[in-house]
Amino acid sequence: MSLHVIDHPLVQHKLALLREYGISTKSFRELVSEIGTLLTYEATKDLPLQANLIKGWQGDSIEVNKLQGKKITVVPILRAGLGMMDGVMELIPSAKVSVVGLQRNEETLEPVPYFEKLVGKIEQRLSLVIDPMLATGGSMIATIDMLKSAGCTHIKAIVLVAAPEGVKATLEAHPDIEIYTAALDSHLNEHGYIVPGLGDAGDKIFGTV
Ligand SMILES: O=P(O)(O)OC[C@H]1O[C@H](OP(=O)(O)OP(=O)(O)O)[C@H](O)[C@@H]1O
Ligand SMILES: O=c1cc[nH]c(=O)[nH]1
Ligand SMILES: [Mg+2]
Repeated sequence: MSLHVIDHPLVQHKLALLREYGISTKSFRELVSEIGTLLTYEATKDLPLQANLIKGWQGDSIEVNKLQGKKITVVPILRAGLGMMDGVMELIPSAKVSVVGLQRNEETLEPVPYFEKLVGKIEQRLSLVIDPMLATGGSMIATIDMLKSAGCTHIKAIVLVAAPEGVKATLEAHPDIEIYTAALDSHLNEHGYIVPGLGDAGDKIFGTV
């Protein structure tokens, strides 16, 4: 459906810190999680509410708005998506988790699937796919393919940094989804890395550089 670039000052400030040369594993992890929380706040803005009557502090019946109970599954793409998970779950702690494992072949840039464990009755849930990087879009498209094959019809992607090439490919393959990102960067380099980007997000989160 569309791309949402979240230009909230806190998001932009934290992203600026994340891009620093030589950032420590600890700081990188913390910032990825924090930005994950802020992007989740934006991505859940349109969750349906319903009016409820409750007993308020004076003992009177008052009308309040509560979430309608739309069920959510968070879908981290291994490995790097795990880095966002704590931050995302902070806002939606009762969400179920569906894990997808994909490793991009660094030569062909094709995603190679190695794990899939989705929650049951996924057709009743909103899927929030989380991954720090949307580069060629191959990993995101493959994940959405898996979710749709399992019956899911309502899918949003939350990424920290997106390349125009990946956004275009993802929205062409799946025009019904929404993408939330802290930044739409310039382009992909000859190795398929986002410029200016963050480098290899998985390696930075796990300290495997
Ligand atoms: O849009 P694409 O071109 O598919 O690239 C993006 C993917 O690449 C990275 O994962 P990677 O394959 O490096 O795995 P990792 O998380 O285990 O490091 C990143 O976390 C995305 O999943
Ligand atoms: O820039 C990129 C592209 C893919 N994966 C990453 O971790 N970084
Ligand atoms: Mg990686």
